[in-house]
Amino acid sequence: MTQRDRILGVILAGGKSRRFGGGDKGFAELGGKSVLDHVIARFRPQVGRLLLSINGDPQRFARFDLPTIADQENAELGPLSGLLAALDWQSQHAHDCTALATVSTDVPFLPLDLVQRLDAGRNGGIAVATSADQRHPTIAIWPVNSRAAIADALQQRRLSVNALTKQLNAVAVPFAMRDIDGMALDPFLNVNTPDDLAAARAFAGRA
Ligand SMILES: Nc1nc2c(ncn2[C@@H]2O[C@H](COP(=O)(O)OP(=O)(O)OP(=O)(O)O)[C@@H](O)[C@H]2O)c(=O)[nH]1
Repeated sequence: MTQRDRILGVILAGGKSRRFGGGDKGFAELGGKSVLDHVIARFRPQVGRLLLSINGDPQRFARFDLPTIADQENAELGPLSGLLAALDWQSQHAHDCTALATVSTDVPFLPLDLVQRLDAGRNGGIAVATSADQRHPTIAIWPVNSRAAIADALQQRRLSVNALTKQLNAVAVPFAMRDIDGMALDPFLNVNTPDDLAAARAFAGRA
């Protein structure tokens, strides 16, 4: 079993896309496919198994042909809720996995060495990706023994992923901007708004 096989990948896709203003940002069209298709294509080769973490009707995600895991409490508790459901799935179905790598649904240019670098940097604990001095707490790797801390945080309604990663002394792993035909691309450009989608389209097919 390789180190890659020991990592369960989780795409957090159960958000409400409020800033996107209707519809699901993961389904937005970018260069002929959806933003989520791009995320899957770049993330899938980096992990042993891949899950979609959702909070709603699984049929909407059927075309991606990936196992879907619903949040346990359907109470819009945010990404930690998806992470906890994925850890519980791991404990029942993927004992060989020692860590979960998470990405958000909206990062179509995520680095192809993301998981390998987060895993190498984490010193047995949690590692969080950063770019341009910004933390991206939903883009991270979590050892499976983080479950108790995540469950506690949720139970106490401490829902900030960023705060939890800081409390648990996560290592920040920096990723460089990329030069694409003279334009600087943040590898974690995330499609939160229609303007972000327009910015992403300038790189589609080139990054
Ligand atoms: N499983 C799960 N994922 C979530 C939940 N809330 C957010 N996410 C995902 O976590 C990632 C980061 O979420 P945000 O971009 O901050 O939130 P969002 O709800 O998607 O978007 P906004 O409504 O515009 O804030 C995204 O990929 C979301 O799909 C949730 O309650 N459950």
